[in-house]
Amino acid sequence: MLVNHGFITFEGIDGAGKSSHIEALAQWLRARGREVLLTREPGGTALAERLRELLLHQPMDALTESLLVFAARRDHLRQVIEPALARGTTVLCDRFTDATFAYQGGGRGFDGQVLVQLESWVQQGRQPDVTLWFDLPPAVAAQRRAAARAADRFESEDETFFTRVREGYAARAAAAPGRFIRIDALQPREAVWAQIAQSLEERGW
Ligand SMILES: Nc1ncnc2c1ncn2[C@@H]1O[C@H](COP(=O)(O)OP(=O)(O)O)[C@@H](O)[C@H]1O
Ligand SMILES: Cc1cn([C@H]2C[C@H](O)[C@@H](COP(=O)(O)OP(=O)(O)O)O2)c(=O)[nH]c1=O
Repeated sequence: MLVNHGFITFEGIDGAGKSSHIEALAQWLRARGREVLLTREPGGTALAERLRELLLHQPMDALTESLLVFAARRDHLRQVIEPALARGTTVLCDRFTDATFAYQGGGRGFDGQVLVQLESWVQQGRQPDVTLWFDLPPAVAAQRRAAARAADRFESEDETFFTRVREGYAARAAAAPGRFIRIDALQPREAVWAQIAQSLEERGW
């Protein structure tokens, strides 16, 4: 049997359908006897949730955005993610560093080399074991969002922004093909879930 560590991240442009599947995956893993922790970024600690509020609502430049998401991530890793992984708990995180490369790097056009430096300082080598990338065209995601909720500072961006974010995810996926699972998020919900479960089963989860 394959031995898996336990850090799974969910990624994709806003409205791709991540949030609709995180709880289902938690239940599926618990039914297989795992302890599971659900968390999110930016967020997951009291400090990081305060930084999230600023990030989602306060105007700022791309460097400030990048510093704040990594500050939130540092606190989250030290207080929540690393201790949980050390106890053998599986951590499901709604977004992680691929979002920074996609949104700040791709969307905002911020310097990827600086992001690589910040990633290395903050994470000390920690990477997700599996990343589920919910991929679909930005126009479809925008329709889903419009039907579902009011837009925050990122969700108010136009289609060209989300096209760059999507390209940012595609570049990260191409650079780490063993870690990424591309989910075809255009499919109906049941088919999306079936693809998630099948992909993880194939990898021995
Ligand atoms: N496969 C799907 N087909 C159609 N609509 C979907 C699908 N998955 C999710 N949705 C709907 O799209 C909207 C955005 O989904 P959500 O899970 O909040 O996306 P995200 O967390 O990626 O931003 C919600 O209204 C959700 O019910
Ligand atoms: C983690 C992270 C998120 N973000 C953005 C992407 C999202 O638009 C926003 C919040 O993510 P998310 O929790 O997915 O939003 P929602 O609760 O509305 O589904 O933060 C970044 O720009 N950089 C990052 O590093």
